[in-house]
Amino acid sequence: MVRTRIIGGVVIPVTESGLWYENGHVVVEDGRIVAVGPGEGSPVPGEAVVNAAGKYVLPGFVNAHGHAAMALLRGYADDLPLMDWLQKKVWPIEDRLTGEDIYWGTMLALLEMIEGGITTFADMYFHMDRVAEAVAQAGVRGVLSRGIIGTGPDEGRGAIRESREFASRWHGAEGGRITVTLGPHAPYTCPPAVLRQVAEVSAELGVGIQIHLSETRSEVEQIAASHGKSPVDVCAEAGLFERPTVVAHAVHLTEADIDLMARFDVRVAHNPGSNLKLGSGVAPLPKLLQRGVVVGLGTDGAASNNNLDLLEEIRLAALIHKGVGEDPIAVDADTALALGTREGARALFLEEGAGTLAPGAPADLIFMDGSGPHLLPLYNPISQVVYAAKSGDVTDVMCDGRWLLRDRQHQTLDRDKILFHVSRIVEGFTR
Ligand SMILES: N[C@@H](CCSC[C@H]1O[C@@H](n2cnc3c(=O)[nH]cnc32)[C@H](O)[C@@H]1O)C(=O)O
Ligand SMILES: [Zn+2]
Repeated sequence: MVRTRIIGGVVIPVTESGLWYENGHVVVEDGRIVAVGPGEGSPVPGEAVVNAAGKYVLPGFVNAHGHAAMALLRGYADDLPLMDWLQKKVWPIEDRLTGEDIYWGTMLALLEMIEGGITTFADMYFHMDRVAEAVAQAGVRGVLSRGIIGTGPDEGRGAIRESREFASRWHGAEGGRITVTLGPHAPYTCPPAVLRQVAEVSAELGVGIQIHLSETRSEVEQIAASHGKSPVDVCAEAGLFERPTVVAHAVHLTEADIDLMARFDVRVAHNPGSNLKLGSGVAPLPKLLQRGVVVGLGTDGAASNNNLDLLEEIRLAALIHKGVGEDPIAVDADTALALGTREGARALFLEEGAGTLAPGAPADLIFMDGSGPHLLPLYNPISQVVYAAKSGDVTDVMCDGRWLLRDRQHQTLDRDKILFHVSRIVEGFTR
């Protein structure tokens, strides 16, 4: 039995709106949370005790959309619209990335994500066996997909075959920390026949789907011109939404699109930072939430963000919808924190309770140092985390009951070695 009692911290369970314990406890046993509440609870002889005095204790952040290895391309191509950014800059250099590059790029992203309190991330990229290896070593939870682009001469056949093989090797691996999904890139890169095939393979393998959808106005116009309908309709008609699907972006939606997504329980990864930087627009988050659509938050890749800081996305989600909607309660602090944790876990179809501190939930949690001047005085820790904290306040990270970061020190990754390999790899890139 490995049992740890965390005491003395400000505990934010994110199980219900507004709940926190000024001095609470969280007990973890065999990778699960077994008790949460005020005070110290009922200590049992033999358990390890961790004092979290001066810290906030909350669920780990969930990064519901991204391309981890794109950390290698951080700052490589800025200030361009999506289609130019992809076609002129990103895709040409991605063509040259090897499995080794992607392994170390993913490791760089994992260093950053763990330091910022992310315990679960979604990924859509290639050389995914190397990504899964990195995830296995780092100890985080990964929802991983081989990106499928169906416009080339082989119409995505190679990527679909690789996705099948990848799923057979890694779905449910590492005690369930790794789940595999299918990753059709977008309706403008996957014709309906490819989307239909993805839906079939998803049913056959019993895995979910992640896709970029309705990200830019130009995508919507392009699909209207070629298909006479919306990108959401294209996916629906291909049968994608009969399967568990999370769509990234969902910026340009009609009322009918939102109705359809709500009806099919399509989940959304909202990426406010990436959408702002690529000038894609602002997703109708308040409307999606009102309609009961499950929404999580994502960073997208570090080439369009340019960091992997989920706390920043939480704050952006809370702020931009107030500004754009001229409504100071459009997305409140409670909601924003839930989007970055519990709702992100739901958006990725993780098990019930994931992304919260509740008995039975996976033990994915973080500590944040609450003693900095920017966090004082303390009236409400939820407000503090969302509106005032910095991701650098994260001191400790646990995933699946295992410490990944203690006192800001990596427990599973060799920081210097990763940084060395990254600098060696990018020396070969043209600027
Ligand atoms: N090019 C790969 C597969 C694509 S993986 C996922 C793709 O999504 C791209 N990507 C990253 N961010 C975005 C976004 O916001 N919208 C659309 N595509 C994106 C990313 O550059 C990558 O090419 C192959 O060898 O088959
Ligand atoms: Zn993306």
